[in-house]
Amino acid sequence: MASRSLEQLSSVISRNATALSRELEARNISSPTVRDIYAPNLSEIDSAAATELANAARELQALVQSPSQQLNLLAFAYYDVISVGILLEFSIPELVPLEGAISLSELAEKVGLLEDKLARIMRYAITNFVFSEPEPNYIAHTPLSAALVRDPQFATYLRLSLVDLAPVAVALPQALRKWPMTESVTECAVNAAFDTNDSFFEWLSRDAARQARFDQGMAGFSRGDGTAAGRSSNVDIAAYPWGTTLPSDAVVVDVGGGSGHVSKALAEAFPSFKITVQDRPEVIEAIDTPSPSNVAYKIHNFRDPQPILGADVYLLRQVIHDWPDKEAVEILRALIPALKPGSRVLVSEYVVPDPSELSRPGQLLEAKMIREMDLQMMAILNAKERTRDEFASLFAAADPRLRFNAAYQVPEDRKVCILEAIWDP
Ligand SMILES: C[S@@+](CC[C@H](N)C(=O)[O-])C[C@H]1O[C@@H](n2cnc3c(N)ncnc32)[C@H](O)[C@@H]1O
Repeated sequence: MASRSLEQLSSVISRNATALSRELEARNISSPTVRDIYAPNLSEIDSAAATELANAARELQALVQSPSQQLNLLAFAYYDVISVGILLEFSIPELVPLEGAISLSELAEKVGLLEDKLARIMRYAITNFVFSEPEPNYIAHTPLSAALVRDPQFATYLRLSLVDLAPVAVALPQALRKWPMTESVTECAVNAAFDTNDSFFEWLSRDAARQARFDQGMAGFSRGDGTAAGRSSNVDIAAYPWGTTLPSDAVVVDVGGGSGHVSKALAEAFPSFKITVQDRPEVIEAIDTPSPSNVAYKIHNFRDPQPILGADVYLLRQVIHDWPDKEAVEILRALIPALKPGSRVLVSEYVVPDPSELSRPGQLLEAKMIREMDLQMMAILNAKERTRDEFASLFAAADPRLRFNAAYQVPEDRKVCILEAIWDP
């Protein structure tokens, strides 16, 4: 893990803050504060400097606070989660005007909560820069709270994580105690949290609103407009050489494609591709938004043999990470009867870098994000995020003729990796 001295950190901060200010000056943009809801995204102005600054600031905090101060902050971090979860549960971001401020009493009336409780929750969220109190008892937006209004799909993804899945994370110690040596998809934190024998996707579909939040949330997580912090589907389009590797009328199957948001982006970029999105009945039957004419939707359980024979591409995006190795290999194997020589299996996932790479100075927040996602997978399905070698082993275990060919990444978002295996009988 990174370890720099006070002097080293202060020089990193000073150097990068100066670079960022100069870039703002050059573009004639005034320097924003954490309250300015029309602030430019500093990561877009100078991504390298912004990343260095954020990592150094985090490390500086760890250096200057005592262990007990830091551990106390960690011990209550679930209120970071819960406070924003409550804001979303009660649609509070939409009730606060983007311009100006609203009194706590008026907000409490609109929300339907006791003013005293609402004020305490808001004031906690404010400590995380979510809303501000520009004058006593008045609430105004900050960039973080405004993002919850401006990007409703992203807010849906956050609500799923902060409200629906928060009890799952909290139940992980209990699940590990109950089932210490298991990789079963029905012996994980979801089962401990909700006392159910359902696996995660079965549990999701027991409640149509929760299922809808998941499907919209996956789309929100993948939005390409730069407001969400997830995995933009535009980057998937940019990362793989779709246009040069495949025929112009390529047949693409988006296996476990959810509500089809990635396929829609692919169909718009390549209008002569013929794309089919496959998913569970609960997902496919709920799709009610228009799609490009070259996208079709079909119910298919990806544990069953693949019914679309001889496609050019079978895309599995954020599917394999949901499953332990045994099930992941079975999902890949179910494709094999359909493959023609040269068919490509594209697995689009986070790829966990080597621990030595993640422990370099300046990588702390990226390491944290990947590790968070990894623990989330452990909690919901005893699944995991994998290294490149682990993906290669899955392809080999599915069938040695499924030859791992290459991994594609784009510099703009190192989190997106498309692993390509080619059927080479
Ligand atoms: C994490 S989501 C990924 C969705 C989409 N590919 C994306 O990248 O946003 C996993 C998807 O797998 C689907 N899924 C889970 N079990 C399935 C099954 N047995 N057959 C088909 N799809 C399944 C889920 O419904 C969900 O849409």
